[in-house]
Amino acid sequence: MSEPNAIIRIENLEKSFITKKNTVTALRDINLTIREGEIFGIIGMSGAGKSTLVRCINYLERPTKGKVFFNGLDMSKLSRRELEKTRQSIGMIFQQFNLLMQRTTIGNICFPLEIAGVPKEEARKRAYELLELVGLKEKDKAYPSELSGGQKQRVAIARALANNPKVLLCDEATSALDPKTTRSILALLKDINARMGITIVVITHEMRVIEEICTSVAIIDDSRIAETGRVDSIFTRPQTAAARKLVFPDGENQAKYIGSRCCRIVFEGNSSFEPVVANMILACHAPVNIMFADTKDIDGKAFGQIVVQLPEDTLTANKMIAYLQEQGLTAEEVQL
Ligand SMILES: Nc1ncnc2c1ncn2[C@@H]1O[C@H](COP(=O)(O)OP(=O)(O)OP(=O)(O)O)[C@@H](O)[C@H]1O
Repeated sequence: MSEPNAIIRIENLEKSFITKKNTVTALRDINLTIREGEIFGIIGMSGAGKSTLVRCINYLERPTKGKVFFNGLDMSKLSRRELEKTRQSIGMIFQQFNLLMQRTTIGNICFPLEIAGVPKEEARKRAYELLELVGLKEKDKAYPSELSGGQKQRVAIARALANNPKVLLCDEATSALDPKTTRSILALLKDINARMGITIVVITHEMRVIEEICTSVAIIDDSRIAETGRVDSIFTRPQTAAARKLVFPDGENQAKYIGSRCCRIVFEGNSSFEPVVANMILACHAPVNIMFADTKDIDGKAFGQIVVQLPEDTLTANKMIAYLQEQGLTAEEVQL
């Protein structure tokens, strides 16, 4: 099967800001490909450059160097009018929702349609369809001040979808929401992606958001892309310090086990944790200590890792590693 087309391609992008005091380089040598229909995550700590990257994707910021291609079009070559048209294909939602407080729910969703010149009745009809899609039909006449955070974000999603965008950019869209509301908004985004085929770009500082809905992820660290790939492989085999910090946020707690001969076992959705460890103990006739365990659900599959302290006896320890590898698991000796 051929790979889907690249809807967003970023080549050698750099963005610097000239301030009164100095020049701040917010992004350096960024190369990224986001494919049509995927849910792509961009994760990084505060100040890493995420928001600047999003603003470069829709050309609210012009890159200092490098290029952004949207659906094959070089954004730097577009006239102002063409750029405005292209931006209609890129919806956006924000942490603070950015709704118009003087307009009702329906008024907010109609707003981008009015700007695009859609006749009033047609705009209202489309707005009601979108309101139904986000599950808020009964709140059509409510003002933003009468809505909860989750409801406001649903209205913002409906508004962002009004002009049938190809891509939806979500900049920390769940950061102001509690965990339960976050899950429901992420489920809605996943549903929109599946039903409408819209490419979704999720910008966040939270790994759990990435795990919950993204297929691919780029880790941005100190203005650069540290690592990029499928979420499951980055989660199971992080290559860089930046990725490890996000995947093992409690890394420092493991330090006390330094010096033990330990083995890291990775679960990749094809085996479950308990029978594997129990069977290994039975097969090798020796107990192990579980030093660290972390299992997660990524895209409906169980993923996780455990770190066990192996027996002192070298032969038994080697036998255990061999046993795990025979089961098709990634099992490697680690220094904690
Ligand atoms: N307009 C600007 N002028 C000067 N510096 C800027 C400007 N916008 C961003 N920066 C700087 O660029 C760097 C990256 O900022 P950016 O907002 O993109 O990070 P972020 O990862 O989105 O952070 P956060 O999660 O805290 O919002 C920071 O050092 C920031 O101070």
